Amino acid sequence: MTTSHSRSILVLGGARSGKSHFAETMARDTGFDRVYLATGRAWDDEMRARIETHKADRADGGWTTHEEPLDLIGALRALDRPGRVILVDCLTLWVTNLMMEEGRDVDAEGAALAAMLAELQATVIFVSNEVGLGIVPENRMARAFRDHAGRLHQSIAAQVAEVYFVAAGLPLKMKG
Ligand SMILES: Nc1nc2c(ncn2[C@@H]2O[C@H](COP(=O)(O)OP(=O)(O)OP(=O)(O)O)[C@@H](O)[C@H]2O)c(=O)[nH]1
Repeated sequence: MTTSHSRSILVLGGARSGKSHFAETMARDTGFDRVYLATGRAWDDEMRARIETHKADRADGGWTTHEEPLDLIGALRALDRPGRVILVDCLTLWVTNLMMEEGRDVDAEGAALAAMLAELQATVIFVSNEVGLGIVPENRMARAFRDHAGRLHQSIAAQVAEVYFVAAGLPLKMKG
């Protein structure tokens, strides 16, 4: 039996799986006030260009954009209100950003994020990369990243009302 403690949603998928598009469509279909909460950082020109394209794509869609690479919990608290949908894109970039910081406990922050979801009045749609399906990486940091992401996904999945896995643009409902 599956349970949920919040109205939030988790959308998992690989790179270019169509997960962000699926999540954006779901957010639009709620009819709520829409906030896009980006965790990504423009670390090079290619990423900068990609972010600008995403911003342009959302420009006429009634989105408000916020950017927060580290304090995701604080940002969700600040943006929370009824009648609002907050699309968080994406959890794996948040994990990456936390790992790059000195002295952060990534698993503890992930558990805190999962634990606070039931307090929120907004609907939160989390997008995240399923990175655990390939061979075990040789690189130690890549293995740690994969482990943090996998644990975070389990914690969030346990709390949210719905979970989807998107592959080749097709969503598979896993919970809810
Ligand atoms: N800082 C910032 N980042 C953004 C913004 N819009 C999008 N992004 C980032 O761009 C990332 C998505 O980039 P892509 O690599 O194109 O998407 P993808 O996740 O590989 O592909 P899909 O599976 O199709 O979603 C998200 O994780 C966001 O963090 C923005 O306005 N500001």
